Amino acid sequence: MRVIPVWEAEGTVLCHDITEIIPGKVAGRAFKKGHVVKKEDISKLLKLGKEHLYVWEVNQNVMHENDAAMRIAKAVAGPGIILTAPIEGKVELKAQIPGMLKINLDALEELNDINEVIVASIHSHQLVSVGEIVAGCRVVPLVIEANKINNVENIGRLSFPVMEIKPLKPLKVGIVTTGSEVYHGRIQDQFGPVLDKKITALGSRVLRQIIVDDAIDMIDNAIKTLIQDGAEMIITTGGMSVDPDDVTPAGIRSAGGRVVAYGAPVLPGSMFMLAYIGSIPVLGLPGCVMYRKTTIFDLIIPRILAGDELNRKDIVRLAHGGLCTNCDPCQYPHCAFGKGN
Ligand SMILES: Nc1nc2c(c(=O)[nH]1)N[C@H]1C(S)=C(S)[C@@H](COP(=O)(O)OP(=O)(O)OC[C@H]3O[C@@H](n4cnc5c(N)ncnc54)[C@H](O)[C@@H]3O)O[C@H]1N2
Ligand code: MOO
Repeated sequence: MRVIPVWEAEGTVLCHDITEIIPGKVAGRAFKKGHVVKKEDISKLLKLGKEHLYVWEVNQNVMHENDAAMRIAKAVAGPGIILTAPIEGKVELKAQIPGMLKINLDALEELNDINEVIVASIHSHQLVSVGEIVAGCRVVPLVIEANKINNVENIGRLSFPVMEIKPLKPLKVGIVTTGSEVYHGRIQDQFGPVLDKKITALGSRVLRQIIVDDAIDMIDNAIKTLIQDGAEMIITTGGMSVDPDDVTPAGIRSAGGRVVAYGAPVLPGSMFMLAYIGSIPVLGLPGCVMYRKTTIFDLIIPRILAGDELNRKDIVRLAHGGLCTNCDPCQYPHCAFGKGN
């Protein structure tokens, strides 16, 4: 910051707002902090009594906040994200397509660890619609050293994309519903309709549902049949917990499921299983998914449809934010459930 005569101010950046007061007419900001002084501003500044100004010098070592915010935003934005024009030093990132927001959290932390660089986002793995704001970028002061922005750009390059919107693939889903009570017609299946509604809402479709007894070989056969029929994802329902009749995990293993996790730190949904047969995800859903509005299923399904291949660590990380507090009325997704990573 330095003081210069106003006659030499063209192209310099004001360090603070400049106020104009004309009694009975105007009392407010005539020039905004950060304004780049134009030739025609000089006479107005003189009329406001400003023969000298505090200005920032913008050169190759120092960058104005609007330019800095734009360069940060460009470094962070990946596929499916568009940028807004800078307003008061802030550039926003918006979803260009519907899908799931995916953020590289390590890179986000690294960026924000650069002093005076700000990138604030909504949570990763959220479903977003077109035009939804997913992040905002700015710098703390009016100007920032250019080398800090260069560092941001390096991180952006190395961790590309720091943020992206992944479209949801339309998958053909095969359902295996287990339970002697349903198989023998003692009660009517209520799991199928719940899943059908949720799967359809996300742009996928139920290929076929097979209802089987609590028998490992029947579950195994049903899974294989559905895969032969072209299922790109398998969901099994029920039989996931502790009774002697709860054999679904064994059925998934028997069908060749490579188990990523049996048990997840999410309530409701702790008796969940995730496995893969080749690249086909196999989800074992416990009974709670049928009657609770929001469960582990709602946290996992966007990621599967967005093409994430989940590992054990992804499941373990669900613990933070994994407790549904069963609010009345339910506010999900506008709550802490599933927001830990
Ligand atoms: N001692 C323990 N008990 C329970 C545990 C536990 O860890 N220790 N886990 C609990 C959790 S968590 C859940 S969730 C439930 C349910 O787990 P399951 O997946 O084994 O569910 P089922 O036993 O198969 O069924 C429970 C209930 O839901 C009815 N059901 C199941 N499928 C259907 C269907 N397709 N249509 C209609 N109704 C269905 C079933 O008849 C049972 O009434 O276990 C807790 N218990
Ligand atoms: O975890 Mo059950 O699978 O919570 O209700």
